Amino acid sequence: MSEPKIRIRGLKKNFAGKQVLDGVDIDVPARSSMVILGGSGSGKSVTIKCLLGLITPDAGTIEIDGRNILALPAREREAVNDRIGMLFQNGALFDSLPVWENVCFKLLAQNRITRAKARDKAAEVLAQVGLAASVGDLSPGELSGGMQKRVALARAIAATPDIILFDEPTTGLDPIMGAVIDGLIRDCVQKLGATAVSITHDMASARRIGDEAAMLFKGRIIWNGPAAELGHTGNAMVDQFANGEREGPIQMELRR
Ligand SMILES: Nc1ncnc2c1ncn2[C@@H]1O[C@H](COP(=O)(O)OP(=O)(O)OP(=O)(O)O)[C@@H](O)[C@H]1O
Repeated sequence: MSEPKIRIRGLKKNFAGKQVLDGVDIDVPARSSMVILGGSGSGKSVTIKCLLGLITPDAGTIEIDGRNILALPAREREAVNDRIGMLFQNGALFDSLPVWENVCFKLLAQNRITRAKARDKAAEVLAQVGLAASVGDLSPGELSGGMQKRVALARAIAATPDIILFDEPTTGLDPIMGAVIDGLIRDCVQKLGATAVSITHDMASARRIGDEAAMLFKGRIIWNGPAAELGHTGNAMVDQFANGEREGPIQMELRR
């Protein structure tokens, strides 16, 4: 088998005595889409933040193309990060900037494009996510939630990253817009040849976006397999979670 694009081994992170990640292992093949599932607070975002370098794990390795990025000098690590796009949960657009500057933010900040060319570039990327060039002149506050997600997606792909991370890409969207965003995520993998890692609570979306899925529970990956099998994997915990059943091996810790 060829080397995975991303190989995570033994990732651990403890916050104030709480072992959030307790030896996470994940392989993401190149040009494929992996969905990470897990209950609230199970460490999905922490895992993604470790990939982005926003959180430093206590132990473990994260290899991208065979190199452990946790051991790289800062400058090389930055170069790796330049190849990673991120779609944040709330979009995280800059309200003070027009959409075109948001879309080309990274390219402008790194002087990889002139301001004069950035408008055309933004129009080109906006078209990829189904938005008209005129949207580029609006401010993010003037857009609907679905349009903001598309703009955030355009920003994530503008610098043609090798890896794109999606944090709850369809949360807060109506089901049809959610399906549109899922389709755009699939396009990123198929047309741009990117490797995608997504976090989602939306099982329909997980099946659509993912080639594979992995489930985090108590700091470890307890199952990894085809996303299409979610709900009938044969793993009682994964199936309970995917089918949203109250009864099952996963007990909700509720204070009564
Ligand atoms: N910077 C931090 N400092 C302290 N604790 C943190 C920090 N980041 C995350 N945590 C804790 O780590 C745990 C996992 O958080 P994380 O955000 O990864 O959960 P999640 O699986 O993404 O949950 P959700 O689905 O609700 O977004 C939580 O208990 C959270 O409070």
